[in-house]
Order: sequence, then C-alpha cells, then structure tokens
Amino acid sequence: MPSAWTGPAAESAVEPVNVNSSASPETTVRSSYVPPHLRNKPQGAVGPVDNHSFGSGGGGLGESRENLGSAGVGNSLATAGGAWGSRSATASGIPSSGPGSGGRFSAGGWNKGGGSGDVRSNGLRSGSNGKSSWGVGSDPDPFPKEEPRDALFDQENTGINFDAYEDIPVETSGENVPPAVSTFAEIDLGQILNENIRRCKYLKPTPVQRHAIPISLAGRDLMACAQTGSGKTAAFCFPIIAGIMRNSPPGRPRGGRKAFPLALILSPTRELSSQIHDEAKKFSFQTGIRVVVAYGGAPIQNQLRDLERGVEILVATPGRLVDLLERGRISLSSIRYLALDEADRMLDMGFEPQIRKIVEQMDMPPAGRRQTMLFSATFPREIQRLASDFLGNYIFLAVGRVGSSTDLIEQRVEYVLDADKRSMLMDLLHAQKAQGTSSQG
Ligand SMILES: Nc1ncnc2c1ncn2[C@@H]1O[C@H](COP(=O)(O)OP(=O)(O)OP(=O)(O)O)[C@@H](O)[C@H]1O
Repeated sequence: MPSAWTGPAAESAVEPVNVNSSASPETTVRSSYVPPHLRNKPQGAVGPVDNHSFGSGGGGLGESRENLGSAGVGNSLATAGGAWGSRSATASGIPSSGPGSGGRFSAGGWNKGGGSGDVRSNGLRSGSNGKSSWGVGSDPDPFPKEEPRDALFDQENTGINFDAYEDIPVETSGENVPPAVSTFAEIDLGQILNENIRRCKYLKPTPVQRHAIPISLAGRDLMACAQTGSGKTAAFCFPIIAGIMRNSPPGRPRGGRKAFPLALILSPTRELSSQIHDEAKKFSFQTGIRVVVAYGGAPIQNQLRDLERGVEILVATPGRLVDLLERGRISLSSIRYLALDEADRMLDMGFEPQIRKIVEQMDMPPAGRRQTMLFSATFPREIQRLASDFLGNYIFLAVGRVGSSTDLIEQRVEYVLDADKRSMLMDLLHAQKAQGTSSQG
C-alpha cells in the first residue's frame, strides 16, 4: 500500500483542515445574504458565498465552509475574477471613519513630547497626583533590575519561515482600502510601541500585519481571513494599543468594583487567551495600558482582583466574560475596539449565543461607534452573518496560508510492506534527524 510522507517543512505547516464535514440542512440552502465584498459582482463571477474556496487548488472543499488553508495557496487567490473578487463593498451606511480615525499622529510621533495624554518615561500617563490618570495601577516592572529589559521579549519566535511570507497571496476588497505597508517604519505606531516591536525582534510585518494594521489604524472595520501563526495577534493589538495611546482616554468611568475596558479581545480558549495576553503585555510595555485576561476553568476570584486594578485591554473567552458581565463586574460601555480572534472556532465551540449576548445585548457601543476586527481562518455562512451584524462598511482581507506553498513541501512516496512500515518510519525519522543535525552543524 503506498504511503506518503512529507518533509519537515510540511510538518510544521500541516494543520487540520477546517471544514464542516457534517453538512446540516442549512448548508445545502443557498444563502440570500451577500457580504459587502462580494456584492456587485458580474453574474457568474461569484460562486455561492458559502461555497467558494480560498487557495484550495480546487480540490476537496465542496463543503459548506471555505478553507483558506489547504495546500496550493496562490492558485486561486491571485486569480483575476476569483471568488474573492476585488470590487468595492457596498456602503452599509456606517461612516468609514470609526473611533480612532479622527486624530493624526504628529510627524514626530504622538508619544514623544508632552501634550495631552503625555506618557512619562515610566510609561504612565501623568495624573494630578502622580498616579495613572486612568485610575489604574500599572503592572510592576516585569524585568529584574540586573537583567537587560529585553528579557521579557527573549522568547524567540516560532520557527516560522518568515521568508515564505513574501509569497503569500493577499486580497483586499471594500471601499477606499488604505494602502498596505512593507515596513513598520511606514506606520506611525508611536515610539514606545516601536521600541516594543524592536524588542520582540519583529523586523518586518507579516502579510496580515501589512494590510490589517493600516486598515485598522485608519479606523476601519475589518473582516480578516487568516490562519493561525500568520501574526494576527500583533495585527489587532498594534492598532488597539496605538489607538488607545493616540486618543488618551478622557475620564474613563471609574469607581466601585466595576471594570470599564476600552478594548475587548475575544478568543475561543484559555490557551489562546493566555497567549494573546502575553503578547499584548509585551506590546503594551511602558505604555501604561493594562492588559487583563479572563478565561473559564480557572478561579474567578483572581481574575476579579486583577480587573479591580483597572483594565484597558481585556482578553477573554466568551463564557467567562458573560459570567463577569452577569455579576456586574464589567461594563462594556467604554469599548472602542473589539477584536474577535478565531471566530470560526468560537462558533464551532458553540459560543455564538454568548458572543451575541456580549456584543449585542449588553452595553457595548454599536458598530460605527466602536471599531471591530473579526478574524477567522474560514469564512462560512455563520461568519458572514456575524460580519454583517457586527461590522460596519468593512474591509475584507484574505491572507493565504503561511508556509503552505507547495515548493516548501517535499513529498515522496515509499512503497513498503505492511510489516515493514514501522521500521521504515523509524528509519525515515532517524534520517531526518541526522540530516537536521548535520545541516545545523
Ligand atoms: N512581524 C513579525 N516578525 C517576526 N515574528 C512575528 C511577527 N509577527 C508575529 N510574529 C511571531 O510569529 C508567531 C505567530 O504569531 P501570532 O501568534 O501572532 O500568530 P497568530 O496568527 O495570532 O496565531 P494564533 O492564532 O495562534 O494566535 C509568534 O511567535 C509571533 O511572536
């Protein structure tokens, strides 16, 4: 029986294909909703919105979800007249400028000098009593005195082949899409954030960052299809942090035991939330912005205490957040930035009622009065509905899968007897290991 195996590049790139295999009756009904980026298509140019694939190379993705990540990225995405199209989105009546679009950074950067919302060298905004004017304590300096400050940032990045990012196809659609950038220097994120980016050893933006950051900094809502590992965390954190710094929150409601975050990042799992929390803390270092995480499966008391100390950016899983909201310990009335990470996974996990409750039924400002970024690896009908309900006049961004281009993957077929499979596999693994060691040495 033939067996196929892939080289190391493939191993790191392989992820479960995100298709909805159990086709519900709903998936066979053609949606009447057409997302903004697909409207005004010439007939025939657009397939059913719930069925087109992104970079699939055409194979095996006839299910109800598009898959953005299968091998062969680059085939269909870049195709003219491809399913993603590039026509303008239809205006939905939401002004294209959202929160954060009003102000402009000065040429020298907004956080260098004094002025309102000035940032002291210790990163705290100066208040009359020398405390944070946002009524929050700052996290203690996480760096031991003797250690260089870069210690926080020492964890090196993942081993992702960043050179491969250059080939990743990207497509945007919508009205007046802000141009992408190719370096962080082209975007004025402010001195402190730039310094933290340097500490993180991010030399240049990944494709999703190149597009998403200018879009979000311009105050636009964003629907981004991008895979895990594409650099989404920075793509939504940088604009949030820069936006909070730029607009120096005036007189945020304080007092009592209720927290009033300015930004909410929803993510499906405790692990992902902690990961985002860790990253966001690095990016926010010395900005005075407090990042707090709240997830289920951990004692709520510690999280409550953490919230009481103040929070600008709240990273949360939907279930735990609903709990905190129902306890009256959080108000969403000050939210100016909402990011939903891995939205498709949240829906797969059954979080839609909680997400809708959080976004639509509590006190969060509606679309148009907050800025919303929706990230998802796939773009099935349920995500399209969320996008149409949560976003205003959004820009659609589709980024191919990192590390999936076929030339990164070596495929070989070895014919072996069933009885020899195990030893063959061990040989292959050992050979690879030896190869890896010798190539490094
Ligand atoms: N511009 C960059 N330069 C170098 N490394 C980067 C850059 N952007 C992100 N990274 C690193 O790449 C890794 C993957 O990024 P990140 O975790 O943001 O991906 P993600 O798409 O958000 O994944 P997840 O869905 O797991 O959160 C991280 O280790 C991150 O620090």
